[in-house]
Amino acid sequence: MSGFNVQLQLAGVLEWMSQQMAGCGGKTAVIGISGGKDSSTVAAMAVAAYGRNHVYGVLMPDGIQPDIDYSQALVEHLQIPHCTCNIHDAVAGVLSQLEQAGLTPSRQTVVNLPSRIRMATLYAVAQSVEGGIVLNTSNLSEDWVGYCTIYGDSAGAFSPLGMYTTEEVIALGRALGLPERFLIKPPSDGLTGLTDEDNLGFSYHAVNEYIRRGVCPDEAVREKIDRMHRASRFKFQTLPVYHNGLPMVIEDGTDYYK
Ligand SMILES: Nc1ncnc2c1ncn2[C@@H]1O[C@H](COP(=O)(O)OP(=O)(O)OC[C@H]2O[C@@H]([n+]3cccc(C(=O)O)c3)[C@H](O)[C@@H]2O)[C@@H](O)[C@H]1O
Ligand SMILES: Nc1ncnc2c1ncn2[C@@H]1O[C@H](COP(=O)(O)OP(=O)(O)OP(=O)(O)O)[C@@H](O)[C@H]1O
Repeated sequence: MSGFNVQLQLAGVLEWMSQQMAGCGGKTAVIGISGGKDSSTVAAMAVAAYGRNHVYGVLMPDGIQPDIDYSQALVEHLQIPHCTCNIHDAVAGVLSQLEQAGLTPSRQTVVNLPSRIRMATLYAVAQSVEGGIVLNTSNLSEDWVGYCTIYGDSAGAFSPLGMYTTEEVIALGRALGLPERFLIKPPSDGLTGLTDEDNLGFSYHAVNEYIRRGVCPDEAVREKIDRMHRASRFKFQTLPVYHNGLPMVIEDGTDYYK
């Protein structure tokens, strides 16, 4: 991680977060708190940028979730206002309706639905607190290989960590004084018990070295990263809109579709 000046980056990103919040006209950063490094670091950054009374944490266990203790510990550590919304009934309700409609939910359905229910919940909370704005918690390493759910955890008003690798996120979290336990919790999909890295078949360190230094000694891993990167770019594009060549000209004469 040579060349990563954590204090410089932190100063820049906190300033940017303030500008983004002002641009949104918001007052309160709403963040889903899993107690892992990404949401913990975004929450700590939000406290530094806006003050703890302008940050609202949302704990969203899916039924009984043993590692929700981390989320509780994080909101207590940062002393931020928070609530718990258990998503189990919402997830089970959708799956049950699919089954009643004669559909068999695929593994993909079951893995991605909780993430989308969590995002719907975050927007519901944001509309129930003063000037609530949902912050995205994704990092560059996961986004690079598309390891996120479109319109689920990939959503939000702005993404403070979207250009930082997992290792850089940990450095930012440390610089903000977060206790180590929030930074080293191995990320997992919460479904199979496997870690992200087990599921992906390569380490985030390998992705980080590839992104930052262009180095990936294992050719099979490089090809897999490239393949996943290419296949997931649709998750980061704005919605294509059919416009049939019609101009959209507003006041200054600019055609906004060009
Ligand atoms: N080219 C294209 N253009 C537009 N849309 C396209 C598309 N290809 C697929 N799609 C649509 O997108 C869907 C697939 O995308 P999506 O629903 O996101 O799902 P998908 O990419 O299949 O899966 C997301 C992966 O990320 C993992 N994940 C999710 C959430 C959080 C984390 C984490 O650790 O942080 C990891 C999860 O375990 C899973 O392996 C398809 O079902 C299809 O509807
Ligand atoms: N149980 C939960 N309660 C609240 N928010 C959650 C929960 N699980 C996931 N989230 C939200 O969804 C985001 C993506 O969750 P995921 O489980 O994929 O973890 P991750 O990408 O490793 O992030 P983190 O490092 O924050 O755990 C989290 O950063 C958090 O904002």
